[in-house]
Amino acid sequence: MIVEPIIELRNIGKEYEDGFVALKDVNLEIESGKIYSLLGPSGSGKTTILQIIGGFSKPTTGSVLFEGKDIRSVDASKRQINTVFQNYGIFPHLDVYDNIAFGLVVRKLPKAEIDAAVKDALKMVRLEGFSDRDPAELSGGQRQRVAIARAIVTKPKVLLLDEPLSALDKRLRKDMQYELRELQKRLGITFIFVTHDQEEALAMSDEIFVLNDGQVLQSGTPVDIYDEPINHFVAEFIGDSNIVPGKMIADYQVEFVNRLFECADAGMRPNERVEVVLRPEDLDITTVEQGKIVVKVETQLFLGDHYEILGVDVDDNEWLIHSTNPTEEGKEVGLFFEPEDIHVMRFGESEEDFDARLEGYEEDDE
Ligand SMILES: Nc1ncnc2c1ncn2[C@@H]1O[C@H](COP(=O)(O)OP(=O)(O)OP(=O)(O)O)[C@@H](O)[C@H]1O
Repeated sequence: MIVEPIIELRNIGKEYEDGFVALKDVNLEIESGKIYSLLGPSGSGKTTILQIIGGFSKPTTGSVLFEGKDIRSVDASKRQINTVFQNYGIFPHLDVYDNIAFGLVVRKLPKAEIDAAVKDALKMVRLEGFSDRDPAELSGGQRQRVAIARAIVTKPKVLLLDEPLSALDKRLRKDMQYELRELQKRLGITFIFVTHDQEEALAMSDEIFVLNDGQVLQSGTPVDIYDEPINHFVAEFIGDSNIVPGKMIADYQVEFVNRLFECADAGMRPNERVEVVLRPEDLDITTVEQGKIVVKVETQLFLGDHYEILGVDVDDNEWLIHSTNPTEEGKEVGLFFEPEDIHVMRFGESEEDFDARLEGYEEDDE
């Protein structure tokens, strides 16, 4: 079944007045009813994309489609898209009720209708009983919920959230991640949120767009992006990783650290230079004899639920290992991993070519 996207950005470019190019040929499709995140380092263009979708900034090139229609000339207030801003934008002189009712009062809706909608929104964000509070009397998490209630009260089809959890402490952030996911499911509307926190993007999203330098480098489910990063930047930005240079000898055979390994990757030129990724949690510590790579343990940190171990091989490559069992600093140990734990990346491969190649050899398997 082909699902029509609710929002589509086609070939979006954005050049600011001072000549700075913030977005270069951004293409993305958003389906109805899912949570998406725009993930990337500071300055990568996340907020610019959100502003273009929300109608607060015009793209220099390309088109913005909402349910198939170009909305570039539609005013922000007329779009069925609302934004929860980073600073929440709550009016300090209005109580919770009036803050949430604001958008409906402006639209001059009947009082009874406003009342019902505000009560409904308060219930959705679990703030029943908070109507009369002043914003100053709310915690950070409650203030954020007021901002969300105000954004959903007009029943938009899409909610844009700019770093919605960045002002909260770590504990509350985790709670709110669960809450936001639940809320999105209850409402059934599309959420697009901006974050530079990769853990948050992995935990919350149905799909992630990874951005760098005004471009979408990769899009996909959290699992796809974690397991199959397209390039060095994505592999490093999402999760911890060991990345070493290698050579693809033939399909399913890769050479790195001067040894030949069986792997699960194919579709490259023989002897092509590649980069090899091994995630720290996929490396098991074993004896020197049984290890595929031998390292000397340099440091070991206990992080509560695992040990973070740094080992160095004979060629001076550093290997980060996550292990539930401790080892000893200074000791030589073996590292064991399975062929499918190895992920091979080509230099400069486009997302289309990467997807096509992956599909090619996944079909081979069947
Ligand atoms: N009005 C403007 N004029 C010129 N350059 C701008 C303007 N607004 C943003 N930029 C630049 O565009 C780039 C992208 O900015 P944007 O705010 O979209 O990034 P971001 O990924 O959201 O970053 P952050 O995580 O720091 O908020 C940045 O280099 C920024 O300095």
